[in-house]
Amino acid sequence: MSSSRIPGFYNKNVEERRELLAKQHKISDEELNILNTKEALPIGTADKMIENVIGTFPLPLGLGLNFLINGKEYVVPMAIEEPSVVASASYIAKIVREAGGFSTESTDRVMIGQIQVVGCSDFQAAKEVLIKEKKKLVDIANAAHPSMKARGGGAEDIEVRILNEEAASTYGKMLVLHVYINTCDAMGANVINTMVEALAPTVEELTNGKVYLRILSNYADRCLAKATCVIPPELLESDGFTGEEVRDGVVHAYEFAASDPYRAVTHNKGIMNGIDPIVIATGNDWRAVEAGAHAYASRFGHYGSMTTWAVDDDGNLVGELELPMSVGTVGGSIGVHPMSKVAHRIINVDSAQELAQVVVAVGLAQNLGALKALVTDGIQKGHMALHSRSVAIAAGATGEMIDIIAEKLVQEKEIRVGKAKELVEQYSK
Ligand SMILES: CC(C)(COP(=O)([O-])OP(=O)([O-])OC[C@H]1O[C@@H](n2cnc3c(N)ncnc32)[C@H](O)[C@@H]1OP(=O)([O-])[O-])[C@@H](O)C(=O)NCCC(=O)NCCSC(=O)C[C@@](C)(O)CC(=O)[O-]
Ligand SMILES: NC(=O)C1=CN([C@@H]2O[C@H](COP(=O)(O)OP(=O)(O)OC[C@H]3O[C@@H](n4cnc5c(N)ncnc54)[C@H](OP(=O)(O)O)[C@@H]3O)[C@@H](O)[C@H]2O)C=CC1
Repeated sequence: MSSSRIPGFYNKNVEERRELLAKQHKISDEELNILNTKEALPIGTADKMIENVIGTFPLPLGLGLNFLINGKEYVVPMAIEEPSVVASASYIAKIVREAGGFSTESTDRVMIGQIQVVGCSDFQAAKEVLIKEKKKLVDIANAAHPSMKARGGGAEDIEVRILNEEAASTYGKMLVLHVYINTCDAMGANVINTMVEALAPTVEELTNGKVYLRILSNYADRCLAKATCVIPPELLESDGFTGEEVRDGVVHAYEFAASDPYRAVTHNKGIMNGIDPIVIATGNDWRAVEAGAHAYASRFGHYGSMTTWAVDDDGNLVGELELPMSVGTVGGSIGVHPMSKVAHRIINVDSAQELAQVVVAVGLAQNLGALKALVTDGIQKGHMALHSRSVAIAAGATGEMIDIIAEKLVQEKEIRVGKAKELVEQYSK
């Protein structure tokens, strides 16, 4: 197993980084070629993926390094436009690996299909009949996509809920049938939708109601992944701050996010900074993951922090992140987009469950990266120093000028486009 710890990786140029990746992680020349934007997504493939195609929209693909999860090394492909995210994830992963790495676990990959039934004359009776016919319903669902059951998954169970039974208007009253479906290594949206559509006529017959919606729920609260880390305070020490100060600051920051939705949204945005880039790079549906994650952050009746941070009896900082994680290693655009195929080679997971666990570990690292910066130097120092290169480009700098101007902006502590434009003018004379 190659180490994901590659000190100074960021000081190399793009070619050298690719060579290192190829050598250490057995990436072929053909796969390396795909990392060139021209090969990344051929226009012919793009034209078959979505509608009204006029081009492709590349994003930078970086590598999150240093990740040790359940004793296994991971190099994490991250597609993102925002500076400092990849650096920060790698920074915290470096600290956590010294503490033994992240521990992760996940539930079975059980997703939910929903069938909405309205207009029943007796909703209770309709509920009872559906529960009684559970086996028949599960069998019909599996008959609509038999191969999923054959590989060990498929429809497993049902649940019936009645919503707004006391509603004055007929529009509010409904019965909702949940079908629990193990989608194995796929996210499973299409599989689930096929199953619930196949079930609808039987459900109408059994309930004497009318079925409207038949669709998966993106609130995948039976498809969870959890990451934890335990960090001794001495590993958190930072210029001018003791490890204990940083640790306590992180816990205070968590308590703030747990108590205030205005802070929680920003806190959670920082977590999604780590999650979305992997979900995107691996060809998964990031809108589905985002929607599920934010809903899960509201499960206690108010919108709160996705992570928890606490101090254990030995004085260690203990972090935890659990989220619905409906990612797949097959299906959707995963086998279609050449870049996502390379991303899967790099991340090197054997199953969707393993991928989900890596994703939440990176989310946890990203949260700590932001909080550590916020409770010490403030976010601007590290983030803006790296953002300075984008500012220089936005001001018109090209080639070697980009780094020279970025460095000058940092030195003069004025990282803004107006200042960068002045510098570009000076250097262009
Ligand atoms: C940026 C750092 C990591 C610098 O932090 P530093 O202390 O200057 O880093 P360092 O030079 O000591 O390096 C430590 C390690 O960081 C990594 N590293 C360091 N520099 C690089 C680089 N250029 N490229 C790639 N990796 C880098 C690398 O792994 C390195 O180890 P090495 O390999 O050298 O042994 C730190 O300041 C940091 O983590 N800042 C937080 C950045 C952040 O959170 N960005 C997110 C954007 S802000 C936002 O959107 C969310 C937010 C903040 O609002 C969420 C919230 O409010 O909760
Ligand atoms: N609300 C939402 O989130 C919605 C999302 N979508 C989109 O649906 C797509 C995802 O749907 P999904 O059903 O996952 O993709 P696919 O329709 O591509 O289905 C994946 C297929 O992969 C095959 N497969 C091969 N090996 C495995 C394995 N080990 N485990 C599981 N399946 C395997 C299965 O086919 P077989 O059994 O025949 O071999 C399975 O049906 C995404 O693009 C998403 O954006 C669509 C509608 C709504």
